Amino acid sequence: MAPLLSFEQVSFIWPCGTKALDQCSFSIPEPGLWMLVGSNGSGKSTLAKLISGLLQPEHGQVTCMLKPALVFQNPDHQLLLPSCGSDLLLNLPSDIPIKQRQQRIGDSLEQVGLAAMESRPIHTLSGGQKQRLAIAGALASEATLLLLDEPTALLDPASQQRILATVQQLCHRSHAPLTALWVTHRLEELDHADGAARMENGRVGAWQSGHLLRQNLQPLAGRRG
Ligand SMILES: Nc1ncnc2c1ncn2[C@@H]1O[C@H](COP(=O)(O)OP(=O)(O)OP(=O)(O)O)[C@@H](O)[C@H]1O
Repeated sequence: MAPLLSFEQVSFIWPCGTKALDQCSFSIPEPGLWMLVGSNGSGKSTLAKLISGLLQPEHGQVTCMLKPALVFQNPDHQLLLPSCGSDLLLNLPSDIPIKQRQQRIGDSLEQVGLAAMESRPIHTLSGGQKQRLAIAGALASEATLLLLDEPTALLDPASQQRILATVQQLCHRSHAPLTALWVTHRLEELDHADGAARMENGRVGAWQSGHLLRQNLQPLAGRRG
């Protein structure tokens, strides 16, 4: 079966001349929670922008069979309207009949543990709730690929666990499981991945068990810290 997402020899150079991706090849074969870890500047965010279509590769081929949605490190950068419901309304595809809109918004909130919070002002949400609302926005938009760029970097451990559990549940549900590509610097998160890879110098390494990758990287992180 064709992979859901594939990069073939993809290179990308920023206008300033920095080569962010260098003949990068990898693929995601099936739905699940896939994690990428790598040092600052290794190209993770550039890769996410190429998948989402915000950037086009200089060379090589990006093939994506899924509908992507980005979830940023700081949800304040993507929640635009005053209430949870109005923000999700902005994410709905324009062809959804008016009668189904409230239902879709309610379903999206429920799937991230924010049921019945349509009228809650966004400024009253915790950081973790805001991040789950950003994920609800992706669901409302009918995205099938979540591109999560360090989604827990600003959260406390309890909120971090809640986001991990929410995304895992969405990726493992029996009907229409989602695919998530989760960028992290928090090595302990790798234990929750279905597959994990290291990004170095603009290239993605082979998928391996997240637990194993964490064990391999832990000594390096200790040495740096
Ligand atoms: N908008 C930009 N303009 C110019 N260079 C950029 C831009 N964004 C990223 N770069 C450069 O591209 C390289 C890869 O950056 P990128 O942000 O993709 O790495 P990253 O792995 O996501 O890093 P981090 O872990 O710090 O977020 C870096 O050298 C960076 O300075």
